[in-house]
Amino acid sequence: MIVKVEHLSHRYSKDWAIRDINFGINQKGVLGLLGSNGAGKSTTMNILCGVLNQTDGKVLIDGIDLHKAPEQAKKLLGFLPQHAPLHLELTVDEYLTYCAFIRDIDSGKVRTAVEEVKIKCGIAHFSKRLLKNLSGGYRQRVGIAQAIIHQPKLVVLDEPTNGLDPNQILEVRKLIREIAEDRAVIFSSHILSEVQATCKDVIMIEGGKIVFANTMEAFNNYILPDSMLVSMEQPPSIAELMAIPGITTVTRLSDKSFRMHFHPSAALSQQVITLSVQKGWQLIEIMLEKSSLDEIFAQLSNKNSC
Ligand SMILES: Nc1ncnc2c1ncn2[C@@H]1O[C@H](COP(=O)(O)OP(=O)(O)OP(=O)(O)O)[C@@H](O)[C@H]1O
Repeated sequence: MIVKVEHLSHRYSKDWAIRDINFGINQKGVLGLLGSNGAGKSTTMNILCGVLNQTDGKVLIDGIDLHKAPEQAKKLLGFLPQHAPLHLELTVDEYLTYCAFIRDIDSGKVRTAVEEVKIKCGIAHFSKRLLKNLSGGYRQRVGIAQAIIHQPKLVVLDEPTNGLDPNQILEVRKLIREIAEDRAVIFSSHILSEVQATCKDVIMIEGGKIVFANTMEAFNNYILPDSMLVSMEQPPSIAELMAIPGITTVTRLSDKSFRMHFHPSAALSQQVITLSVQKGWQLIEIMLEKSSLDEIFAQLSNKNSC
């Protein structure tokens, strides 16, 4: 693990913004921090980057306590805040050279570091371009370049694709996956599809607490369809529908239509279609439903407060 977060809590004034957060970050790969507005993502990330001092708990980066040895720990991380700290009147070369000096790179190695990071981030052809004349997607690439110019072991990205157009989003996602091949990347988002597209692992935070922490695969299994809308010309009784193994509840919506909840691991739609043919229910329509992100947050929050 490159990062260990232990019993992290923070309150700005009276109320706790985050409470007893615990997680680890693997040496490589992308970890998504998913949560709705006000969930505590920025508070967690700001503490993780040493921008904010926590009220309680600790952050260890490669075993170094961020609170006790901030300079040493911060050398190991790069940060792209939600609003990239770009100086728009500088060229790409001037800006990255400035960042390299701020990051304490030996003066003899600055030029190489700038050239390498430009190639990595696909911005070498814009070396002499003023930042203010770059598109949003390329500005974001420069933002990522400044976060990795000193080759940190951990990169923290706050909503890195926010405000980009669909093509730029795809390109920035690809770049994030590439830079995570040899280091750890954590990024926050309130958009489920964003995290699903980019991350191997996911942490969901709600009301300042972690409500889910596992692989993206486990999360996707968690949100498999768990109900279906079924309309039939000759429907059976509710008791007969309830007798189908795997069905947990049946709600009548009209004479001919029902919502049937089932255990997500049971692939029931095919079974309902087959039974309908065998028993002459005359199926008109069948539609699978997935929980919305809000429902997932609510389910997970309840589950964890029990
Ligand atoms: N500077 C501050 N002073 C007081 N309360 C704050 C401050 N910053 C955040 N909070 C509160 O702490 C809680 C967590 O906020 P935080 O910004 O960490 O959430 P978030 O998940 O990043 O949300 P968003 O996506 O809207 O930025 C919220 O209730 C918020 O109102």
